[in-house]
Amino acid sequence: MDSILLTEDRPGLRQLYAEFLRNLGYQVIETGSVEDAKKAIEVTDFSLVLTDFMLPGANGIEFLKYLKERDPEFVVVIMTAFGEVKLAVEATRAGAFDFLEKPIDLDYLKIVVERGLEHRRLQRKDSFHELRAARDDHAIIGDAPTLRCALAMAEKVAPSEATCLLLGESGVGKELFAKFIHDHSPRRGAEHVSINCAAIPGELIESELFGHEKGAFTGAAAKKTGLVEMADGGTLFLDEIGELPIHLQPKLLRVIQSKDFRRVGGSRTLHSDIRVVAATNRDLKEGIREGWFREDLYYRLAVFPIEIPPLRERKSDLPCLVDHFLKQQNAGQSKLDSALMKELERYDWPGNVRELRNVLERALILSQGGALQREHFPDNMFDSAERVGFRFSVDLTRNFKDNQMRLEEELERHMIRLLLKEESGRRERVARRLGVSVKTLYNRMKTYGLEG
Ligand SMILES: Nc1ncnc2c1ncn2[C@@H]1O[C@H](COP(=O)(O)OP(=O)(O)OP(=O)(O)O)[C@@H](O)[C@H]1O
Repeated sequence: MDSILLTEDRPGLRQLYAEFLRNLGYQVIETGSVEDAKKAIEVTDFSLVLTDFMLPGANGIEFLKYLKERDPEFVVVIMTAFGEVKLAVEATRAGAFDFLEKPIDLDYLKIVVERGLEHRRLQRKDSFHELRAARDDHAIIGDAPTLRCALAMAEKVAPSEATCLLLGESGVGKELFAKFIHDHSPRRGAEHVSINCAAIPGELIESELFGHEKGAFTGAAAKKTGLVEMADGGTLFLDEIGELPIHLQPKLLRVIQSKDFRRVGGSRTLHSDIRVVAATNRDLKEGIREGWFREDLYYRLAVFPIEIPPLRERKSDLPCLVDHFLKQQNAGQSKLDSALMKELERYDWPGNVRELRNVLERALILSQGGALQREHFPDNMFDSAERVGFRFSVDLTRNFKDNQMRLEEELERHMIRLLLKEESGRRERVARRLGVSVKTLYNRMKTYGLEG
């Protein structure tokens, strides 16, 4: 619910506006002076400030400047006495969103408040545009019964408020499912915000999620709105939830349960109405036993688990997925001949649908618009390399040092691929076997194109 701070020193008028706004469904905090208003913003996060110009303690412009310095995103509407046009111009210059002339027409007040709140939402959206899903095609392709079953579950749970946990190997489409759930929920008009807990260093994740106040730590030069706040009214998708540091898990549980949270370095309790969808390819129950995942959070997240099957268990979906990705790359006319398709079906796809998409993208580049051939796909997909060893694409007779590097990289890449396959994509197990952290593994996978 949006909360509005109303500052007006005349009690009768204040009450009239407050009642009117409450009847429209807003939460309204009333104050009669700038001093009280300043106290109120210490404890509540307002979506809009509606303030009289002539106030005891300070005038409206001074108050407006104070608010804007504190947070440039404050949406402030100033009420002026009839005929104070000059003041209105000054107020607009100082960053007021709009002004209202007294006596205030309540219908007009309603419109200005609605516009102000919409402006705030758009403003926030803009500053987070890079976080919005880059894809515009969210279709979930596939007819395999196991995939259809997962999709039917997602369809059932989407309209509810239930927290869901998407389970499956890397690249099976967990993020796509999360978007599907959001798009089929009553929250679809608001933001779907994603965060990959494995991709952000542990020390930054708290401020990424919950935001921070100015000066909360060295380098926090300005206030930062966190993803939890940004997803207000919408869905927060937490990918690789198993990587969320244990000390942050109670904070996440709190925001799921009571919708309350605090910014890093902040003393105010803020409120954000989010629905959480989480995903993991780690065994969270094992996490509970081993002490890296909290049991209470697990049970809260696993209210509705959905298992998305790996591609190797639904190879019947390969032709339609190939078709889909070729069309997506504007290469709808390119087709794979049946022999090549059979070869693709023999492969195990440890990186799942993501690997398929990447391999096709690469093949299209190499084929330069011509027919797709076997030679356009990575060698190791077709030979028995996975079982009996692998070939190096390095000429060892030239530039020894350079080649030594490449050899090491090839070895490492191959090792990661094999282990991912052996461990059915469970990264924490692969990381453990390699003796590196999951984050390091994740970075290497990215470097070697094993991750989209
Ligand atoms: N059934 C599907 N139909 C169409 N595209 C798909 C399908 N499944 C996955 N994809 C595509 O494959 C890529 C990887 O999917 P996604 O990011 O959803 O996987 P993920 O399970 O979340 O992976 P990770 O655990 O590594 O984050 C994306 O480009 C996604 O659009």
